[in-house]
Amino acid sequence: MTKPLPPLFREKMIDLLGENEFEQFLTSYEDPRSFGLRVNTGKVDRDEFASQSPFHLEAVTWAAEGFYYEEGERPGKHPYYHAGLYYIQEPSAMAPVELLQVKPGERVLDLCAAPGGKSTQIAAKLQGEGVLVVNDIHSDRVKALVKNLELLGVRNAVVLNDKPERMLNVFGGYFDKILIDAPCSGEGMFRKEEEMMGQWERHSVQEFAAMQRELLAQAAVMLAPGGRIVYSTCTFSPEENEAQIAEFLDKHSDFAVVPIEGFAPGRPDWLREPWCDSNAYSSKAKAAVAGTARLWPHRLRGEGHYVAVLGKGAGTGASANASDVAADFVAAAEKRGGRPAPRGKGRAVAAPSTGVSLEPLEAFSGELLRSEPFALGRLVCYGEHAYASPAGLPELHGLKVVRPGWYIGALHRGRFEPSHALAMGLRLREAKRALSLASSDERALRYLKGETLEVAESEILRDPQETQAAKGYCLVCIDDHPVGWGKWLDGMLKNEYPPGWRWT
Ligand SMILES: C[S@@+](CC[C@H](N)C(=O)[O-])C[C@H]1O[C@@H](n2cnc3c(N)ncnc32)[C@H](O)[C@@H]1O
Repeated sequence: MTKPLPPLFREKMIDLLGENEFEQFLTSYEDPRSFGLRVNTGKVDRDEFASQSPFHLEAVTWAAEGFYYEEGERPGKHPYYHAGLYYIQEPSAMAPVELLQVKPGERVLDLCAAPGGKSTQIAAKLQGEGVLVVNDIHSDRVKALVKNLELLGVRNAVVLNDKPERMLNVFGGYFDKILIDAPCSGEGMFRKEEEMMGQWERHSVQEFAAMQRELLAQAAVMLAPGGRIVYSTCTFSPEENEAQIAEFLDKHSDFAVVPIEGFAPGRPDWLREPWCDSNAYSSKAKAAVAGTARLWPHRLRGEGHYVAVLGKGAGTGASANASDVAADFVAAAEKRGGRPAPRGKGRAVAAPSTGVSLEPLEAFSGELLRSEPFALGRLVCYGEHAYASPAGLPELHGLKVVRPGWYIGALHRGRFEPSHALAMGLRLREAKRALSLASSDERALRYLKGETLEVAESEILRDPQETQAAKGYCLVCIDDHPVGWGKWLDGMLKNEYPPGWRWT
């Protein structure tokens, strides 16, 4: 690290850890950082990838699909990155989703999702089944979220860009699992991103604590009985960690901490002055936070994280039920001058368009696809854009919807233009017309750079059952993994790889 730690942060950590452990903690800032990637098991088998990987991989013990790679290797500069076979992710950041224990078919919310590291991890766990709703309040960050979901070929995600309080009436009691990867003071990121230190000085821990308190209460409203919330931060301060959980438990008697094993425990003893008000929490809640977890950079190979798992009992506890709490939020929003849209009313940002003929899409699908992979969801059109919305999704009236599902393509003047997201979400076996280039073929890189390629007709893979021409759209793959579209005609492949995605 080139910069010194902020003096106030240093003093606080000495007070919390004590001189001896603080020395070990401080030494970790001189250690080399760990580099991680997570295999996208939505596209490729973990062991198959590990055995054929061009990188030197070592398993991350707490994440089934996580690996360390070596410093100097550049997984972001490989065709497999463009095929969405993995996501580059700091190893300790892989823990929260593991602890969420997502199963295929569940309804999952990632409330603070951008840029999508954990959303794509959840998506891989869902294996295309169930509903994934991802949200982030900052529209500029949502762009990266959408891109990462597309890159990793996620088919069942709905992307929102809204205030969580506006989601409560639509999603009250809807989700089986909710991840709150909360905005925080980022103390655990000082080694990885030194500029976070400057931000720490500007933003107060208390400011983040207030946001986190709201997010936890809002998530509680949207969770189904028997469901699970995972709350995580990448900071050390007890105000943003144990204090949030203890306060939440005292206000929500139908929730309990599900103890986490395998990491250092949460610190009930840090719920004290001068950081926290030691009288503010019940002794039961204080004791419970020992079951939460702290990932320390001096105790494992990763940066700093905090994780708590909260289970919602199916019982009729003394705490307010979902609709009572939702009503509280409506009242609070009214006081602040805003009101969440009532269920089933209000204006959708883009209303599903009527009267758009789906014929060109059906023709494309008949010509190019072996089955209709999007037929499982509900095909909806917003303007000229067609999406496959996951089945079982409530009406999203009044919410700021960025993607109501998997973006299939545009219906434009009687023609259908397939989206890049469609190509990335398909498998080679689902396409009736494709080109699969070996990663060692120099044309693979030229395709990713946006160049037109010379491709012989015999290289276009076609359905042996069909007598279909080679001419037209084909799914371009690298080592059999889709990377985009091309249009073949007379020995040339016109490149449809989007400019913003190109290899530079
Ligand atoms: C720690 S980051 C999330 C990182 C992400 N989970 C990942 O793994 O890539 C926290 C995010 O919360 C978002 N955020 C801040 N306040 C929010 C709020 N009130 N509601 C929803 N998102 C919020 C920020 O824009 C930021 O993207």
